[in-house]
Amino acid sequence: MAVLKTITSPVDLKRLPAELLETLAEEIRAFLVERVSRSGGHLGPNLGVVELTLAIHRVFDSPNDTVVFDTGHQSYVHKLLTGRQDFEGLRTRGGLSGYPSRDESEHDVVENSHASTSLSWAEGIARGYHLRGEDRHAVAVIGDGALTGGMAWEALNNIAANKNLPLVIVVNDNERSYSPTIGGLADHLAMLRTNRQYEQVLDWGKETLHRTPFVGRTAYQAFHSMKKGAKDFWAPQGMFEDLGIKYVGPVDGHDEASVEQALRRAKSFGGPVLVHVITQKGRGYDHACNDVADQFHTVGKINPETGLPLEIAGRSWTDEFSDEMLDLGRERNDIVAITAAMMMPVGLKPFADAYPERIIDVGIAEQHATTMAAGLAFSGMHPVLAIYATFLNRAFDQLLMDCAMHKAGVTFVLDRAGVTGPDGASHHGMWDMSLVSIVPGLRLAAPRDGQQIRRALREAVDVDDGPTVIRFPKGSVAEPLEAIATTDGLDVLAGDHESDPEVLIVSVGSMAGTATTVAEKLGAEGHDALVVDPRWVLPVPDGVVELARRAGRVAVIEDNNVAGGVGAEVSRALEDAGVAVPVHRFGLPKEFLGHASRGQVLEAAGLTPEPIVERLRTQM
Ligand SMILES: Cc1ncc(C[n+]2csc(CCOP(=O)(O)OP(=O)(O)O)c2C)c(N)n1
Ligand SMILES: CC(=O)[C@@H](O)[C@H](O)COP(=O)(O)O
Ligand SMILES: [Mg+2]
Repeated sequence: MAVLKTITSPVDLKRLPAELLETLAEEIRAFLVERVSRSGGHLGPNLGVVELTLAIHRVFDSPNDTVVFDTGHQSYVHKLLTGRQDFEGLRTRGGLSGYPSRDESEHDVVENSHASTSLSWAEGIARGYHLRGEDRHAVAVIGDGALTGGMAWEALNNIAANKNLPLVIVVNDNERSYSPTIGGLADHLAMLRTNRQYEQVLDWGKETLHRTPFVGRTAYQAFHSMKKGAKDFWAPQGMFEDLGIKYVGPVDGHDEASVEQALRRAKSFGGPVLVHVITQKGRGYDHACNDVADQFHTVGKINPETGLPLEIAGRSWTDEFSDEMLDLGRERNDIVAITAAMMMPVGLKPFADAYPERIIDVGIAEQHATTMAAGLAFSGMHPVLAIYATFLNRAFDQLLMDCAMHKAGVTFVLDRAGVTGPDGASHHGMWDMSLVSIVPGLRLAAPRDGQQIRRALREAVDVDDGPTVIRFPKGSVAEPLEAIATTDGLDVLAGDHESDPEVLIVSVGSMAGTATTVAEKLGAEGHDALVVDPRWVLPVPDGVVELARRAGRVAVIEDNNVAGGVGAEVSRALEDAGVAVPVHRFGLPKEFLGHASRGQVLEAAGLTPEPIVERLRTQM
């Protein structure tokens, strides 16, 4: 790593002789494989942007120029070049974030890991620089996957109308999101890519004619004017130019000099330019390139020699959903599955293999997915839209106004709900129950184990007069937790529901283990606790209100934002019913919670048995 060690900032990189860039790229790839194999992370995406990131930091002057990475998972190389080469604690508490972080560096601006936002960020930044008369560029690096997101097209529409924006859009086209990127855009990018041969023919023509004395120049002028005409004839101009945005490319994204040349052309253009860069996800590491599933989009800890995982994960919450979805697909041909470019991570691959005509991958387009699902429901199908909980945020209006207001029988399956951990603040699925709690007619289930996922999914797809939501966390599924009784449709997990409890504990989803442990600890101190799991937690079941009437106090334990979550809804329901008992809400704080392990985040939030018991003890 002799060369990499000399790079402490983009200034060092600019000073580096061009002949050392290839060595530097090799060292960066070796570093990424060695370090990310140990920590886990986005290995494939970062291996694909080595030369691209080198070129960006040699052409532009960060932080005077602003570089924005879309989704941000491909910013490891950027971090290496901007003074952060200690990757030991990557994505762990106290270590580097796996995304850009303003706390880490002045070179980082957008920390948000939600895709398709970079062009909007960059346009705003560029407009500001232009209005302030500052000679600064905004550079957005957006993947072909992120480019399928609606926000990106809203931004392109605006950018195209602003001819003097100091803005360079770099499309990092590796033909993949996780799986191959879908849709008309992907086809269009493929058409542009095939032009590469076309461009190479023309470049040959230019060089040859330039070397031809006298007639060469005239011939070249004729050739060049033909090129424009021919290009339109042979290869229709890309839609970007038709939209009004200068298009440069396609460029070999692993030829650092070519990328630099293209970026310099774009920088000097004086208006918005889109540079189309062709890269390979996982470049330089065969195990990644050959990984059919997602080219090592995200890896856990792996053996760098073999590329094989070092940790074998147990059965996950996702597996429970995936298996039941497959069974349902067999039993009901009205069930349609929808994914937003995450077929495998959300567990829909088996369903897709079995029922290819009933799986829809919309790309990174959760808003479209949600309203399209309302359309599917209207046409007589029952759509099951599986996305990560945090990404539902983006489709809230579509959920509210297209699904709920039209009483559409759509089932949302929210994976990665609650605390995810290493992906940090914009990935924790801690907003969904606060958001959906205000949606009229919506029903939400929070299963406590695999059996409850299966049960809730079957119940959900039988609801055709409004949206249903099922949410569960990341990782290994909880051990089965059987109810010891049921009362008023509520599962009793601990205590005697026929007596009047000192404290009624309402357990939400995967917090069941914590809730029953709290009850045990309270019981050992002589406090009588009753633990119930409503299963369908929103709207708040009447049974909870009736039990609260007989309780001394109520505690609600949930892995959701405590603001607006189930606890808040229980408080509101008791108030509406005139039940005046104290309600103690245990949830995640209304904060952006940084990256750490799931256990560490829950502990820091006080969502473990001891602090809950402690707080209740002081109240009783
Ligand atoms: C709104 C949103 N939906 C889904 C995701 C999950 N996600 C993270 S990266 C990714 C694929 C991105 O593909 P691309 O933009 O082409 O970047 P690449 O990984 O190929 O470099 C997806 C779907 C996300 N981060 N944000
Ligand atoms: C960047 C992004 O949104 C995804 O790649 C995410 O990091 C994957 O998370 P999981 O590892 O939980 O599937
Ligand atoms: Mg891609």
